[in-house]
Amino acid sequence: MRRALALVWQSSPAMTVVLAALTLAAAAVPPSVAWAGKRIVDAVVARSREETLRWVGVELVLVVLQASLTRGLGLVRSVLGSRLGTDVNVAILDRATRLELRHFEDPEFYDQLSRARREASSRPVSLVTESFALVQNVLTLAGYAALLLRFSGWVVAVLMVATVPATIAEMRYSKTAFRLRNWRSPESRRLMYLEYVLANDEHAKEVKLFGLGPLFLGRYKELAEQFYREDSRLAIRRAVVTHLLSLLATAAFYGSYAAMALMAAASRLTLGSMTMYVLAFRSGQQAFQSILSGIGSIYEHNLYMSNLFSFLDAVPGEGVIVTVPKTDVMHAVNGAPTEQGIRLENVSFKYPGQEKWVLRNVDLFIPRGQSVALVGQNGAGKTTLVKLVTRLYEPTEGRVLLDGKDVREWDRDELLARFGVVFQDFSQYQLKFRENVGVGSVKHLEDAPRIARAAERGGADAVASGLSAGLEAPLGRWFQDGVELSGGQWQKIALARGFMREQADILVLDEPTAALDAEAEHAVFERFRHLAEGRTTLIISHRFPTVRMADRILVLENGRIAEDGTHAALLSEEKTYARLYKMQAEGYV
Ligand SMILES: Nc1ncnc2c1ncn2[C@@H]1O[C@H](COP(=O)(O)OP(=O)(O)OP(=O)(O)O)[C@@H](O)[C@H]1O
Repeated sequence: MRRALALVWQSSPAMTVVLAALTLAAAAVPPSVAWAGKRIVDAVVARSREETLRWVGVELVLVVLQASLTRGLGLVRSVLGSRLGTDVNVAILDRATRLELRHFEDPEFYDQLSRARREASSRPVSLVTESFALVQNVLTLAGYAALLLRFSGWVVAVLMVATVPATIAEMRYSKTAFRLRNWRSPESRRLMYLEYVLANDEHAKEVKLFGLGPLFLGRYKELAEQFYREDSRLAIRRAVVTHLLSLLATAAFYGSYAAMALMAAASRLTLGSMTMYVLAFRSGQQAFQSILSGIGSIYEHNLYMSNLFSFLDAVPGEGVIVTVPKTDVMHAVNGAPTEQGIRLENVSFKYPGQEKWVLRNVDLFIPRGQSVALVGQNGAGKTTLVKLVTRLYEPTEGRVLLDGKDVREWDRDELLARFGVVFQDFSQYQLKFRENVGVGSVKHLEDAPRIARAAERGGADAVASGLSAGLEAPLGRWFQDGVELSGGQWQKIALARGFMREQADILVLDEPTAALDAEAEHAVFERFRHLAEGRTTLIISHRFPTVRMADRILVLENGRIAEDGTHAALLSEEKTYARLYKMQAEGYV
């Protein structure tokens, strides 16, 4: 609760103060209206024209004031609400950008992220406005109680006690609803996924051609129906129980009403006082009910906020998580790094939560400037090796060094500046052509000559000149006037993106040419060869004309490096490489 208030305060101290001031003012008005009402009735009974008019005037002023305060409160709440909603969303997305890749692949963590995001914009705001409303109701109730105490302390006690059972029930149901939603967050994610597949351009082609609509829609309906059943069952139980319990409060009201009316009938109470007490009791009871249900919702909001806070706490605030043992750090500080290149030292790796070793005891040194091709069957671990070298993942055992220093000790930005990487599953951003290339080096997003150079190197310049808006063309179909490109054209853009990092001395291409036609592939490699001079290159490819150009070829098999040598050397060894090469060569003939 304190953290939620701190969030609000940080969002806008000024609006928080205004909200508090308006709340206090608004709390004092209703009991004053009740008091004015009493004075009117008493004046009418006393047949005093002047008094009556005066008190009607007072009540009018109070009512106008109340309306203005209520309007002002609503305004501040909604403006503060949007401010806070934005701030919290930004905080969550900011953390998301600092997450490690493994977080996105960990379902439990992903659930936490989805839960935090789902409630992010509404809960903190509701929490705070309800807290203020709570304070307002407490003050209003205190005003009514002060009026009622003049009648009887017992009435005040009855007013409060009769509302308690319904509220306790309400709170218990809030907790059940919260638990229900938390428990089923994996299923909620599945539901969101099905929605995404059915309503997204990315999958539209396959969904249509394979006729997947009814299948996925059926699964969606099944899950949604299950949610509906659970929700409605809970809603009905909640409504029935709280309604029955709230009848207690109604009974208490009419009991007190009868007592007051009887006293007025016996002339022990003026008509004005009776009106005031009845109004005070009824409104006080409403205020009390609001207080209790307010506590219920604040409690519920807090439960949801705990999701948000546990997500915010789980993600490192700044920089990266360094998990290097102390001794290694010492070694790095004392021993000056001498070697230049990438070294894998007895590296073994399995993905978090998985049993299977993807890489096992890999020892490898790639000296600076060498061009290396990685070959292996699908799933052999080639991309995984790249992920380890670029520190997207850390080895389960062993270590990866760049220029003699453990990659975990490198400053992340410095490390990443050394690499130009193009993955096979590169991203297609719904941005302008120019930006799609420029994001390869964000610093140079506005550097037109550099973008033009990169586009030319990746072969994307010809794609751009084929579009009427050229480099300014918006790509993708999400937004207006967007142009959709072919797979190969997108791949050229991805390559160009990799070439944006002109200062990078290690180029990694993970099947960068799979979607290119033969001529384009040849052109890319000619340029690549020229560019790669003096740089370390790591190419993953299933195409042997590409592979054979490398200085050194590594064959990955069963998580180990099975063969290591030049094209000629591996051919003469007559093992896997030679076999695969011949197979492809025959295919080409
Ligand atoms: N994020 C992941 N979580 C769990 N397992 C994964 C993950 N990514 C890959 N794997 C597994 O690790 C193994 C190696 O995958 P990797 O992508 O490194 O293979 P690859 O050699 O690049 O294959 P391809 O030639 O098909 O691209 C595979 O068996 C795959 O199932």
